[in-house]
Amino acid sequence: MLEVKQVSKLYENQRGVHGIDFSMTRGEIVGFLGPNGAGKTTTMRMITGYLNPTHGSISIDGLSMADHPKKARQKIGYLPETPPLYPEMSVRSYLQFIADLRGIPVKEQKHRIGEVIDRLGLQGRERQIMRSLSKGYKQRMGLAQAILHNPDLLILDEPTSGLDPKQIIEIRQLIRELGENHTVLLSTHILPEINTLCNRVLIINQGRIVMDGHPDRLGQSMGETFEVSLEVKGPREAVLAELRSLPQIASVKPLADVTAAAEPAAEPPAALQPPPLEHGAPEPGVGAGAQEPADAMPAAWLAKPSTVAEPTVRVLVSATDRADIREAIFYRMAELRYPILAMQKESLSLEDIFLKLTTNEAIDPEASAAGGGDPASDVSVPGTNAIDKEVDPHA
Ligand SMILES: Nc1ncnc2c1ncn2[C@@H]1O[C@H](COP(=O)(O)OP(=O)(O)OP(=O)(O)O)[C@@H](O)[C@H]1O
Repeated sequence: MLEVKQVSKLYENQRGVHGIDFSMTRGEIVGFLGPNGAGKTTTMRMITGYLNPTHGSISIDGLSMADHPKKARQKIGYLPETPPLYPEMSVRSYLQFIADLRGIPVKEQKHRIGEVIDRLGLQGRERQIMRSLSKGYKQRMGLAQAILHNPDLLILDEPTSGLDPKQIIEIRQLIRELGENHTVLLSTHILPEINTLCNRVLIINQGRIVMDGHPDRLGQSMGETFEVSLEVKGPREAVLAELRSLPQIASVKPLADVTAAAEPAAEPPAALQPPPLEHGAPEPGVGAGAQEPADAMPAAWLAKPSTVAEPTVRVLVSATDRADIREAIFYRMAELRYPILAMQKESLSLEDIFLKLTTNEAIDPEASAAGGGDPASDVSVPGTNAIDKEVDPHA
């Protein structure tokens, strides 16, 4: 759908972006994330044909933006950071104007405008002068002008910036719906927006793409290990020793102090008493029983609360080889009747990753690439490209 190949932009003597290289397939909603001045708007303006690259090429659905700008632009809808509205026009007359501008055949215009008005919830406001629209409705108008000619690709520059929380929710919902039949590239400063809307994120910093992948899998590509934080009720040293003895455990680090020993627990009601052990059966957690799989554990034991007052042990457990150790921990603690009160897989948040990638004074691509050592991951940490020295004649 979109191919951006080794695109650079040099403004006079100032670097805009360098060696931007990515593609998008139909149906993707891609978040474009970067700090101020990273190059998001520059990239988006080049994709939409408003700015010529100094180097590299852009094509939309196989159409080169340099060779066929008019046809290529027809395939794009663009919502700039500030929607291009004429405040004195009414909603309908503005859309009529855009329809003419976009070359929508006259006989189709009425139907198309009606569709867009419905889609963006503008019914009843057709005659309203745009100056009097709220910021959220102005943003809807911006989206309306972007989709009126039914483009395949939508480029949205900070579509929720400056909106109140209710408007943000509404515009996000609209973008989600538009994503059902459009390919969308949207820039944002709002990290949760990426998690709620996008199935892929591109992070740009200092004019270069420094990360490309699924929002949930970026941590892996940065060498993140598999870690689980745990709260277990049981004797501290025994819990630590048992966890350390499990396979594929790299480390078990006690977290903040354990809680003081609890008051002796009341005897459980008779209904929850463990069933009498059969003659010769091992005590729970003792001998061969401790090694047996979960289906060897009587269900009533698992349901029964501990009768022994024990402290709560809080630990951070790391796995070797990014193994998912949660089930092994669960079954072992259950066998020993050390109740797990909480178990949480720890991972780098998008915010952690963003800060790691964008707060360095200068990016060391080799170091980043070395961190991104997961060949199975669909996340990539692009390397650098030669910086163009040419000055753009179109700048
Ligand atoms: N017309 C211009 N002339 C000269 N330099 C420019 C021009 N437009 C942008 N730049 C520079 O190019 C770099 C990238 O700017 P750009 O606006 O693309 O970043 P951005 O990621 O969109 O930032 P923001 O989030 O603040 O909008 C910045 O260093 C900026 O100063």
